[in-house]
Formats: sequence, C-alpha cells, structure tokens
Amino acid sequence: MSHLPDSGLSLDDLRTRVDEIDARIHTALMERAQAEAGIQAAGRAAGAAPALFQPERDADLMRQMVERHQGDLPLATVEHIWRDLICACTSLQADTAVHLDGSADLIEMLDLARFYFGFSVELVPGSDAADVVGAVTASAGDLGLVALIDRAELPWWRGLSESGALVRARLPFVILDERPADLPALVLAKADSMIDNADIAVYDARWSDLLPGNLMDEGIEVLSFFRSAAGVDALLAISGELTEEDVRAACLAAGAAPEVLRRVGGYAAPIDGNGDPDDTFAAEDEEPQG
Ligand SMILES: O=C(O)C(=O)C[C@]1(C(=O)O)C=C[C@@H](O)C=C1
Repeated sequence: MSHLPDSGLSLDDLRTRVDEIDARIHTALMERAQAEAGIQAAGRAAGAAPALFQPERDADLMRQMVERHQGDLPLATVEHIWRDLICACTSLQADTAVHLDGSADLIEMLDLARFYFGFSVELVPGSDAADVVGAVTASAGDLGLVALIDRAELPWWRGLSESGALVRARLPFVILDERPADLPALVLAKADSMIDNADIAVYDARWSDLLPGNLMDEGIEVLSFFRSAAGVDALLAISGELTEEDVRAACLAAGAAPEVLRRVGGYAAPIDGNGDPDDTFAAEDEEPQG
C-alpha cells in the first residue's frame, strides 16, 4: 500500500483514522443528547415546561462555535449540524411545528427552515406572514418563520403582542460572505421571560407622515415597512439597552413622532462569521424612504 504524500499515512491507515474519529463523534453526539435530556428533565422537575427554543442560549452556543472554528471546513456546515442536532434533541421532548411564510420564495424558505430546524421538526406552510403570526399565537409553543422584505405587502407585525407571538430571533444568525440558506428572516415564538435580555429590541412604530431617511443615524434599523394612505407602519430594530423613552427620543431626533410605539420582541445580535467573532452585524443598506 503506497503512502499518501500529505500525511505520510497509507489509505488504509487514513480510513482507520476516519473510522476512529467517526466513532468518537458518534459517542459524543449520544452523550450530548443525554445531557440535553437531563437539562429538560431538570427544567420539568423545577416546574418549567420543556424549553424547546432558547434564542439567547442558542446564540451563545453559536458564538462559541464561531470563536473555536478554524480550518477549511465551512463554518456553515458546522452551524447546520449543530442546529439539526439541537432541534432533533428538543423534538424528543415535545412536538414543535414551524409555520412558514408562504409569500416568500418556497425554495429559499424551505432551505432556511431545514438549515435552522433540521429534519426532525414539522414544517407547516402558511399563506403569508399574518397567517404565521396567527398560527404561532394559537399554538402551544410552535415557531414561525417570516421572510424579511424591505417593503412589506402588509404590516403583519401589528398582530404581534406580549400575549401572543413575538420576534425572538433573526436569521441568518451567522453572517458569512457566501452561505447557504441566506434568506433574511425573523423567527416568531410565544413570549417568555427572557424577552428583555435581547441584544436588539424590535418595535412596531406608526407615523401618519413619511418614514424619515435618517433613522439609521440614530441607531435605528428599519427591518421592514408598509405604506398606506394613513401613513407608514415600520418594524424597527434598535439596541436592547435603550428604554422605550430612549427609542421614542431617537425617533424624534430622526424627525419622526410615532403615534404608536410598541415593543414586539428582540433578538441576539447576529455574529460576523467572516472575521472578528465579537463584531456584530450592522445593516448595510440605505434607509428606505416612506
Ligand atoms: O441549554 C439549555 O437550556 C438547553 O435546553 C439545551 C439546548 C441545546 O440542545 O443545546 C436545547 C435547546 C435550546 O434551544 C438551547 C440549548
């Protein structure tokens, strides 16, 4: 058997090595599933419902992964394996469906849903974003996936509320120059106690006037907006450290006096997977004019 140039090992030796690594990975996966079942059992013993989706914890796991990652293996491959693993483990504890925004491109939406929620979770097509909000609100603990488009066809975020569905994550979470499943989207879930910890807060804001072009100068990103004869509905993202009064003041400084300003969720700041893991995502597009 000839020796392969790079490693100095024979093909048989290399295959033996791969077999050993696979066995270690498999053992580690089974151990992880047991540890995860332990977490869920401890939660139940403390009176908590099985936690199937914990965006802040998920974000923490992904940040650690980005920091650890090196070598040629695409980071997105590792991210996807972990997402599938987490969702497969949590699906053992309870059935959680993900409701999909049917107004988005179907292939892109399916790619995104399978990338982040794996193949253990049931996907339920909805007709549009408002339908997804209704389905999540009516469910016991389902998630919703809504495509983020600059100019929305309807102000679907009006249906979000503290007693129903809220924005809980923004996807893609790891920003990479070239990545699969890159449809910009929001994950909706029922409200829980961790909502106030999010890095970025999301607000439903309404003006009877135009949407000012300089909101970004005040640190406000317009995630999506809807124009009608009555004015503008905007879904805004801003630092989670600010109070509602601070957010109102920032809107006023940009030249907008919101008639409605409601907190409708939050999310962990996406990570830049191309460079410094501490860098967070900054919106690169120009502010839309209302
Ligand atoms: O850390 C927890 O609290 C867990 O429930 C574990 C776990 C995981 O599998 O890593 C499960 C689901 C959450 O989305 C995040 C973390």
